[in-house]
Amino acid sequence: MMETTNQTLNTIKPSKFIAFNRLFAAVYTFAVLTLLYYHVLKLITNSHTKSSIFISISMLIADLLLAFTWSTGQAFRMYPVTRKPDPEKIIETIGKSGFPDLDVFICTADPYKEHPISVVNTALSVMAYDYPTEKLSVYISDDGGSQLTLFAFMEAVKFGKYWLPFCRENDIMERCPHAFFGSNCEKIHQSEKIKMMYEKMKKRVEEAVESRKISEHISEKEREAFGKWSQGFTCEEHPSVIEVLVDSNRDTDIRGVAMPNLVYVSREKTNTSFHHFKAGALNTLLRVSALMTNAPIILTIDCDMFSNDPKTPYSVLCFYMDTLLSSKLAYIQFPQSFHGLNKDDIYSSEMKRWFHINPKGMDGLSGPDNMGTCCFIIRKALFGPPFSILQPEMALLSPNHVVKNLISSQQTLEMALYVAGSDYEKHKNWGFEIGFRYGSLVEDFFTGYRLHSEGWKSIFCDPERPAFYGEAPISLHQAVNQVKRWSVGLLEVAFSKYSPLTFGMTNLGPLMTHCYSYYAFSPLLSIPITIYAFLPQLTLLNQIYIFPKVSDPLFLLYIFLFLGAYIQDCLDFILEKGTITRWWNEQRIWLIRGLTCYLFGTIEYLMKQLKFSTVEFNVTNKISDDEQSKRYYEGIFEFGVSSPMFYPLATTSIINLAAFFGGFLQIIMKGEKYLDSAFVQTFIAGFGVLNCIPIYEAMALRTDNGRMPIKITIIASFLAWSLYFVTSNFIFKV
Ligand SMILES: O=c1ccn([C@@H]2O[C@H](COP(=O)(O)OP(=O)(O)O[C@H]3O[C@H](CO)[C@@H](O)[C@H](O)[C@H]3O)[C@@H](O)[C@H]2O)c(=O)[nH]1
Ligand SMILES: [Mn+2]
Repeated sequence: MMETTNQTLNTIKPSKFIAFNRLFAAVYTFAVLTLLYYHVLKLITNSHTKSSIFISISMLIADLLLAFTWSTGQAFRMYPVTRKPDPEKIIETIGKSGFPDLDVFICTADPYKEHPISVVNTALSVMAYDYPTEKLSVYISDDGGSQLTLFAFMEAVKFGKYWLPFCRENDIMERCPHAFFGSNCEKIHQSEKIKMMYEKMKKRVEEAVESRKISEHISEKEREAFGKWSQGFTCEEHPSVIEVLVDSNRDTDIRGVAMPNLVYVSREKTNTSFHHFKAGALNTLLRVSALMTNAPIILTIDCDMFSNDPKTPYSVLCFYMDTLLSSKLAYIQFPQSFHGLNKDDIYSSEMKRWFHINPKGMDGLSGPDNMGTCCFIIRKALFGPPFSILQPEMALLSPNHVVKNLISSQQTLEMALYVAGSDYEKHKNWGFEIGFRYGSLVEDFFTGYRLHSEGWKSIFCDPERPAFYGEAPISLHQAVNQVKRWSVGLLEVAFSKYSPLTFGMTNLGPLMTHCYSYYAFSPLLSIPITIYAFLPQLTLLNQIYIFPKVSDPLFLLYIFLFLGAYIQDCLDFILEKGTITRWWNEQRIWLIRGLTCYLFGTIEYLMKQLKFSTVEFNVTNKISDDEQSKRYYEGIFEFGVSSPMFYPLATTSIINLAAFFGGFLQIIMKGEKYLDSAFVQTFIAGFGVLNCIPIYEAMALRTDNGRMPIKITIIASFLAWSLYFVTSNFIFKV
């Protein structure tokens, strides 16, 4: 395939599988249509009893939704590309003096779920970027409004004065202290000394968090800053706090080199105004940074990630400086990569399809969706469409404004406090036409989608050495809780006035509409997965056969559809450096999500629509105990807590087991004729059983704290039995 080069700063290479993908999609579409035709025919001609109508309609709905997901998912396969920047060239082309300013936004929201020492590590890793320090600024948004976080940063600055020159002089790759000291670092000059300093800082921060009190040994100036935490200051209600911890015009490291700016921002919170979670926090930073530095490029990074390559901004500039791309370029997205996953990645936290495979598919169209973190956004893209930039209410906040005041001047600080006020956005465009968009718990996805709809493009950059690393949830409960929040957020987009099916269709090309629909409606997969997890099994137990016989030619259609989708999925995974075991775990987690977070996310979304409840951004807990970590590294599933989400999972595992053995026994007893009619259902139940092995272990074989709570096992057994009883006596008998 031909490679095209733009100013040699970057290359783009289409995938070798494009022709194959398209051909396969055409064949598979034909097969899907045949299946749907068969369902409709069966419903019209063969469904005479109430129970057969119920079964036929359920299967039709299930297969329609699967077909929808499959067909929208094909858009990612139509033109996948891989881009490669040439970071060395950027220095030759513009030199470091030509580098634009770079602002970094780091969000944190809760010092007890997001340990301040980790947030500090994130910040230090980017402050140590190989970038002209006077052009680099780091802004911390603390939605937890916590003294502990501010204290941690004060400590970090002192350590940073040693850490930054140490990294620079030794050309360290791992500039996140925690990652560096955890690696093989002894050979480097002075690393022992620096390590001791780091440990000391860490200890001070950890002691503060543990005792929920900051150390007595602080300077007068520091004490003054903490004075803002007066009586009545809570994380839900407090005035804005903004502290310029490092001003690069003033502060230097131990070698006398300027340090990057570091600004702590905790926006005002009141009970009377809605703060829009992370999107609101980012918009506050957007305004505060506009007053202080107003860099044209912004890196958004969550506090659970850190930089793994100090030269990442060079790659970004290879796209930003490319004149063929720059006029419509809204953001450059790097994948979220995770360290510390267990060998087989049991919860498929890697999210290979969402974070690595699909973005390449979108990159060949208008560009990847926004993942909220590891993303370099071009500031002006947040201010209206590419060729008609919207001016915000104050010229000072415009992306074109040139900053003249010093960042720690009184005037700047007063203005910054004002724009960080909780009422500031009232009757203004923020979150609607300007900035990160409100209205969805997945503000990243929604913002990216809106930018694409306005005509902006984005780029996916997935270098060999991951640019960022992050932490992934290490218990099943955390993992599904996170995706539950995403599910609510996605449905908020799917059924809003910005639905991809309506708004998207008119503003994006058909393929991009497919991609966004694939994500936005993905929680609805809970419907087919739930149907397939219960209906074939319950009917089998009642000796009702709902699939074609093995001797029927339609059986081959089922085989083709099942194997076709599964093998293609597996191939995608392997080609993206996956292993078979990890792929198997990914398909299992896909099924688990269908019965847990997709299902509960959909219910939660409906509850919110019906005004029975409101939805919250539940920050993922990033702290786990040692025992839990140990089990995780041994590859053992962690249940432990009695989450309502585990009920469907436990119930279906029991039903599948019963159905599989029921079917199997009957095949043995009744022989070939039975095999002919019951094979598909017995196979599905067997497939379910295979996927449920960790659940059986957790219910029956384990005694550790991570096992399935006994209460859930008992209630699920009862539920399974009731389902069988009700279906056999009432539903399938009519
Ligand atoms: O009111 C809030 C809630 C969250 N956050 C921050 O948002 C980030 C993401 O929260 P986390 O609990 O880690 O959620 P994840 O599900 O891991 O995050 C993914 O999903 C989010 C949308 O749901 C995106 O914003 C993230 O970028 C993306 O990594 C963290 O830095 C939080 O501190 C805030 O600043 N304010
Ligand atoms: Mn996170």
